[in-house]
Order: sequence, then C-alpha cells, then structure tokens
Amino acid sequence: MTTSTAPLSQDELKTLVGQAAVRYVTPGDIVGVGTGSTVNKFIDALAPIKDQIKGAVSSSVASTERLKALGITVFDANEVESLSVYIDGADEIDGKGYMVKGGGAALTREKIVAAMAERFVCIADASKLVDALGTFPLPVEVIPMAAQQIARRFAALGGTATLRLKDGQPLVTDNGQHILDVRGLRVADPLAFESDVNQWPGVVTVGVFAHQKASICLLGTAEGVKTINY
Ligand SMILES: O=C(CO)[C@H](O)[C@H](O)COP(=O)(O)O
Repeated sequence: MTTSTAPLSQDELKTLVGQAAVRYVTPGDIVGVGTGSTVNKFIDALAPIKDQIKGAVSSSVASTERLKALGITVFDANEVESLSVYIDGADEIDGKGYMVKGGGAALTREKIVAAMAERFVCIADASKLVDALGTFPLPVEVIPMAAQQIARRFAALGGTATLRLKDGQPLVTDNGQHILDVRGLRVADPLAFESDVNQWPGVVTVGVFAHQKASICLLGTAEGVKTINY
C-alpha cells in the first residue's frame, strides 16, 4: 500500500517559518516584531519563551495587541537604542534580499523598526520568492493631500496607482495616512528606486525595502524551511 502526504498549505508553511524564526531570538533580547499573518505565527511561537526575552518593539497596533495579549512586554521604539534582530514577513523577496512590503499597511513602522536591528530575518512562504520585484502591487504610504500628485508621478513611470480602501473608505494607517497601491512598475534598481521615491513630497515611505533589506530569509517550501543568507 502506498501512502501519499498532502502538500503543506500556505498557512502551514507560514507556521513552519514562524516557528523556525524563534531560533534567531537570544535570551534577554528585545525582539523587533513585524506585521502580518506570517508574523502572527512567529508571535504565537514566542509565547512559550516569553519569560526568556525582555520584550518586543512592534511595527503595528495589530502586532502590539497580539503581543500584549500573550503577556509580552511591548517597548516604545524611543525607549530602545538598538535590536539584535527584526523578524517580519514580505510580499515579495528577491535573490538579493530586497523586498516589497506593506500589504498589511504597516510599511513605515516596519522600516523604522527594521532600521533599529542588526539583522532582518524575513519569514516567508515560497510564493513570495521572485526573480525581480514588481508583480505585487507596490504599497506607498502617502500624506492624503499629496495622493493625486504622487499618483501622477507613478503614471509618468508607467505605473497605475490606486488608493487603498477599507469598507469603502480610504484606509487610514496607524500613522493616520493613506496607502497607494501601484501596479505595472518594474523595479530594476531597488536601491535607487527606494531613494528616489522617498524624496517625492508627500511620500511617507515606499514599500521597497532595499536599504533595509533582509539579512536572512527563512523560506517555507514543500521540502521544509530553507535558510537563505544574503
Ligand atoms: O509588509 C507586511 C505588512 O505591512 C507583511 O509583512 C506582508 O504583507 C506579508 O504579509 P503576510 O505574512 O500576511 O503574507
């Protein structure tokens, strides 16, 4: 008789990488924690070792609430000088560790916390690995009064920017701003693209993470968790 094993679902792959990320947490750490469904698995996996860590710096209201519900202390980023590790998901990650992030609208705080950390450990299921960034609609957090001006600048580059909505209204981020999702862009040079767009008046943060790229990716695959070092 032959037995076949069903392939792991995307959710199961997220659980695997969330659990695998715990080994990058050192006792006594304050851990940088990202946002999203994959990070939620990591937060859940932190719970059993919560007494071994000092706490976390969180990148969103949602992650803060989840951490606190598990009894993990959440520090304000201003109270902490640096972090040894920041753990977060991605919408896309390429072969150099450059990422697109912001599908969960938390990109600005994610970049701030990532910038505090010595290492960025990206946790992602295999669907997030890409040859080149640009298929996932690029999130850009913007000051509302600048949204149309910024959308026109993306149109000049060949992109189509749409205001992200929630319940029929413009989504308001944790920072009180709006999100544009830009389709049809090719991000050939992520470092230059990030620097350029971040200079546009009214852009709070562009969701290309090239200056704050991943140091390591824990990729959930059918064969298990693959560790990619950049
Ligand atoms: O950037 C993010 C949130 O702003 C997330 O890391 C990204 O959207 C991936 O989310 P998920 O783990 O739910 O697939």
